Amino acid sequence: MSRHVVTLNAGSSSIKFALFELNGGEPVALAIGLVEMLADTRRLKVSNGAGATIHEDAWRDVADASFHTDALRRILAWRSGAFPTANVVAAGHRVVHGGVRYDAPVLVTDEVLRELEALIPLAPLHQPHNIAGILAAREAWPHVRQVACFDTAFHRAHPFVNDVFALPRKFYDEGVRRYGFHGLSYQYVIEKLRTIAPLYAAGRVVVAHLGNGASMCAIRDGHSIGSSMGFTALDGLPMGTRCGQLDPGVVLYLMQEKKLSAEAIADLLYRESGLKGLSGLSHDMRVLEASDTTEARQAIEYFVFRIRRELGGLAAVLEGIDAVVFCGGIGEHAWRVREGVLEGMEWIGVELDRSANLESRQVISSERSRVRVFVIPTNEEAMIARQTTDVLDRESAAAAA
Ligand SMILES: Nc1ncnc2c1ncn2[C@@H]1O[C@H](COP(=O)(O)OP(=O)(O)O)[C@@H](O)[C@H]1O
Ligand SMILES: CC(=O)OP(=O)(O)O
Ligand SMILES: [Mg+2]
Repeated sequence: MSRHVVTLNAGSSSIKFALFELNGGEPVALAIGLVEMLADTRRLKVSNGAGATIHEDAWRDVADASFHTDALRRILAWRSGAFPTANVVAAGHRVVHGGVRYDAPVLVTDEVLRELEALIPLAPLHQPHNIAGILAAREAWPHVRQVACFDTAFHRAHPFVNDVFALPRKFYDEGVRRYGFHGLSYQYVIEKLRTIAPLYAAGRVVVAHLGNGASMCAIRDGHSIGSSMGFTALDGLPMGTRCGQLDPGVVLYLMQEKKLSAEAIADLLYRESGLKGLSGLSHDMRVLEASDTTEARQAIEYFVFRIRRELGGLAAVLEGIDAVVFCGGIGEHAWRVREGVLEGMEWIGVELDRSANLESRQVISSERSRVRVFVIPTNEEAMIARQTTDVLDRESAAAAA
């Protein structure tokens, strides 16, 4: 009898999910779906493994706060209806924060859940939804194993200087560290690069994961050695609604002079800043690119400017670069953003092939470019399925021993 794994990836403004069949080799995707939170509607779309749409639905009247629970209910109902005989043996979950302890995927136990709940304040946009997904899957399938796959795990071997803030030492010891996120995406992308261009994958690579959340990572010989995100998923690049790098003095000013509460500041930095705050229009790059307001243009300019700064910084950390990879919704599709980032970057060894970039081809650098630039669609679902299968295999091996 074949076995199946469901993956759940609850992001800040969307839930991605998939159903994989396990047959000994790489897990095979039977269905991949997305529930999106758009301005005044919610949309569910499911494709088969070949990319053809197999189900669509749209609805209104759901408050933002109940988006994730409502979406999960619909996903689980759709799965039971569309694949009633699937033999689901595990659910794999993207969990954004694994703290100091989790440097590899784990089977979820009550103790693990308690530890993940304690990390909610460090990732308020994600961790509660990740945990809600685990609880919903547990309820739907009480006998199915739940596996947590961490965004932070890929970065846990950072050298000390990329793991620390210059605060009194005791804060580092109690876990105030530069964790880095989007690790499932980085691991998927670097493994994909290994199949496309192994020599580059073994070299010095900067990956820009530009989605609704955005970060960049310096990877040497397949290992993360630095990332733009820090203690929380607020640091580094500006994002859809998050501020990115900020002088901590601004937070003090907001508290002391503007008398904002901690909750109001959290709301401002996580939900009202970034592209949305700067443009006054939207968190969505597609909307900003279609707009002709000065504010929308300046929001994109600032986004591009910070990516360029980070690229220079991470290249210095790596002592030079061999490849740059773009991924995430913006990285994969927004050619204007990529062009803005790579314009005038010949000094770092990048020469863009404009027409390849316009078509979002796999390689967008010119033949002459010393640094090769790739566009690689990320697939966090495939990485979750792979890690979940690894945990199941580890469990069976341990049980057999
Ligand atoms: N064709 C496109 N052109 C420009 N931006 C795009 C395009 N498609 C998606 N995006 C942008 O990608 C972002 C969402 O990225 P994604 O990785 O799907 O997000 P999430 O972090 O929620 O998983 C949004 O800002 C969206 O506007
Ligand atoms: C960590 C993070 O920012 O995730 P997302 O891109 O899903 O918002
Ligand atoms: Mg994302």
